[in-house]
Amino acid sequence: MPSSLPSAAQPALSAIAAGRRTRIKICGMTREADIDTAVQEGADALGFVFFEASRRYVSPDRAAQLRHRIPAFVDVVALFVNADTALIREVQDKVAPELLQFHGDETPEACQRHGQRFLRAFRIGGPALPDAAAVAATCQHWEAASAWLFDSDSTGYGGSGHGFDHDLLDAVSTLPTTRPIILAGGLKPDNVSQAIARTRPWAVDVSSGVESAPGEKSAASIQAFCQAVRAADSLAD
Ligand SMILES: O=C(O)c1ccccc1NCC(=O)[C@H](O)[C@H](O)COP(=O)(O)O
Repeated sequence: MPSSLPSAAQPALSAIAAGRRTRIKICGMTREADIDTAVQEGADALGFVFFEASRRYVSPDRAAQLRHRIPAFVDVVALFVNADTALIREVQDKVAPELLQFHGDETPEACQRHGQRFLRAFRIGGPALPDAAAVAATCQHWEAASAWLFDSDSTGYGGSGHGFDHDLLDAVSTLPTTRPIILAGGLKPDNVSQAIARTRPWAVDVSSGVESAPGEKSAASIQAFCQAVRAADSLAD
């Protein structure tokens, strides 16, 4: 039974544990062709980065255009880094994301005031969250999140292409209340299978590892990544 699921959900989801399917989020989408490829290869969620310092930044208007390429049952994730309420409201109005993702230093109260389900990203392995105990202690304040996204700690907040020591997640599953785990940070087609085997996450999240250049996804890499995730799931059955 996946230990990264909330205890209330575990009995309901244990029935699919045997046919586990690791969800896939591909972040930093900026082009129509990349969206088409990700949807075709079975991505479950696509992320738009509304952080102007990112090389994958898209404006709310551009994201609204791109969103029309995304069919039902593929979630749109709007990613923010310490954004003001006006930007978040504009994105909600123009893009209508299914999920918000907070990747900065936002407080639980700040994340909950937008009336939507949200992903809390934790940047771990750096001075702020250096060890497994610190990670677990921090997570305890975030039961309101729909999932916990664990990423490497980077000066640019995210999308670094760098990984982190997955042992740092070991204490999370021992918490009295957990949330589904999304594993991010430096994942690629040639390392995602091992990462899934080690951490058994609810989902994996990737940006750099499927790119030919920042913001420009590689169709071949997206296909290889999704196939590697499926192969990892079949090995776990
Ligand atoms: O993708 C970015 O450019 C980015 C910039 C600032 C904050 C977060 C950002 N991305 C968030 C994501 O969810 C990425 O997919 C995650 O950090 C993993 O990125 P990568 O290591 O490149 O796969």
